[in-house]
Amino acid sequence: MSGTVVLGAGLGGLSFAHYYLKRFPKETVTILEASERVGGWMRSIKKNGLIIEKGPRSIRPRGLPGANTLQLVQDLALSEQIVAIPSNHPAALNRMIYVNGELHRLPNNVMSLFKKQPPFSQPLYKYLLNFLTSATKPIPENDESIYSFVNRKFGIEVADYLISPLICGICAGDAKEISVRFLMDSLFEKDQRHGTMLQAFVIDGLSSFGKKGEDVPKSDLYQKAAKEKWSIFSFKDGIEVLPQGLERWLKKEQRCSIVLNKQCKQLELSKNAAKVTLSDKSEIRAKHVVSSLPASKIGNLVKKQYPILGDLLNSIPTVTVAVVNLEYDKKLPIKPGFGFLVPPKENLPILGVIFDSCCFEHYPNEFENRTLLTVMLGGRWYDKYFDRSSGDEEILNITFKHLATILNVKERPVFADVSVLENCIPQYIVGHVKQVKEIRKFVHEHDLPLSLCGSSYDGVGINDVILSAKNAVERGSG
Ligand SMILES: Cc1cc2nc3c(=O)[nH]c(=O)nc-3n(C[C@H](O)[C@H](O)[C@H](O)COP(=O)(O)OP(=O)(O)OC[C@H]3O[C@@H](n4cnc5c(N)ncnc54)[C@H](O)[C@@H]3O)c2cc1C
Ligand SMILES: C=Cc1c2[nH]c(c1C)Cc1[nH]c(c(CCC(=O)O)c1C)Cc1[nH]c(c(C)c1CCC(=O)O)Cc1[nH]c(c(C)c1C=C)C2
Repeated sequence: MSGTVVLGAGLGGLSFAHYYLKRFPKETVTILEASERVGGWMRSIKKNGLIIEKGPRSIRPRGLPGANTLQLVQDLALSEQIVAIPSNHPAALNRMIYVNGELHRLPNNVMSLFKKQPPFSQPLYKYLLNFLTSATKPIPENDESIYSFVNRKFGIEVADYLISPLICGICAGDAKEISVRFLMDSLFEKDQRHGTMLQAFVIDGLSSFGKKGEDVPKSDLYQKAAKEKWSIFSFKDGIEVLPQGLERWLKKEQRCSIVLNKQCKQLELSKNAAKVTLSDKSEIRAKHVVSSLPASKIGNLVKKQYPILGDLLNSIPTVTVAVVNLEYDKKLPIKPGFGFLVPPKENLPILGVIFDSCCFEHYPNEFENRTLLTVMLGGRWYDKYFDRSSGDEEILNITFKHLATILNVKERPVFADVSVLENCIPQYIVGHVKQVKEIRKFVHEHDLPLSLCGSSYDGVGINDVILSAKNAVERGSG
């Protein structure tokens, strides 16, 4: 019988194995990965010295999850590989939205709260006043959409032009469906507990709005990030350096085997043991199984044996994003910044565009006169704008058409690459927190030898996924 079997060698599965082997020095782990490589959605392609990111590209160093990632990066001896964007860099300061045919910079400092900045019809401090003084309304089921909360507390313009594009830029989702608890858990709690936010400030105190008392691991790298005021960071050879660093660590450890091209096709769970059946019909018996797969995939694997658990897991939806990487052989006349987002109200297939060559200026000198862009399309609206059969050509033509309108970029790139990332980002829709609680309760009550980690449950970002793996090791099961 094998020890612990981890399904999936994306960031979640690799991180779980890392923390597990550190915590239990005598245990062994087998990681089963369906594809031919580790890293899941984290994929960086080197092309003539340029780094093309097919999925994620930046990590936030802040808060407990950020500090935990920095500790991991340091433990994996990857600190020297970091490229960081400081908070005064244009890529940290300039995030834009495309509204009514124009790009608008989002407010980025206190002073900008007092100026009227289009597309907003009044200075932002007026929305803040509304937030502080508007009376609360009891919300059934203790959850509502983030759009409805922000509309209620700040007003419709903040919901349409700030929150809706932000939700696109984090989970490619519709703010009208995503739970308020995804990003504004503590604000929502306060809103429900007090008559107004102003009362909450007075009664709870200002400090309770921050993350007070967090036990943050203060690694040397964390201190450096704080001193140098990093806004976000990546690695010289791209974000994939992180899963590759974990793979290297695990291989050195010798108590872990990573088996590629092995898809888990069937899973049988009993009280103290599990049977994993693979694509080649071979079987592995394990004392514990850890799933880092998207919830619906593990849902389908357990459905036959535990239909209730299968249904609960299957109710966490995902969306598909088309990622288009473009390289131009000149410096395009675009405003320096991280990029722009398109609010869903604009009814465009584009979710947002990242100005890569502005963000990470670590490319070799000969590429100084080049521009790299990443365009993300579809998300929650993928089926509205594309067919499942839409080919690269169609996606590229749509991309070119909109880049010409929005950025006035009419020339064709010297390199273009399209990837459709099927079901790549989970959607924390209204009721998500309750759903995850029910899932964990079911696993505990049935004493199943199963742990869940990855982006489907406690946060979709890189930091969240690493922390979810660490917490899963601590929890034991569920
Ligand atoms: C386009 C995009 C942009 C993003 N940008 C950012 C960003 O800038 N910053 C940030 O913090 N986060 C970002 N993210 C989020 C981040 O990439 C993810 O949260 C993280 O990579 C998810 O890791 P995971 O291990 O949970 O899942 P995955 O990466 O999906 O890993 C799951 C693994 O399981 C394997 N698998 C599936 N089925 C089976 C099976 N039956 N048997 C065995 N193996 C199986 C898969 O092949 C895969 O390797 C982005 C995500 C996307 C899609
Ligand atoms: C347009 C689509 C997307 C862009 N990035 C993502 C999508 C779906 C995915 C994504 N981006 C971030 C995260 C991690 C969140 C976290 O918890 O750390 C994920 C999963 C980071 C991020 N990107 C933007 C914001 C505001 C954030 C949150 C954290 C931060 O402040 O850095 C903005 C943004 N994302 C995209 C664009 C074009 C854009 C803004 C111009 C692309």
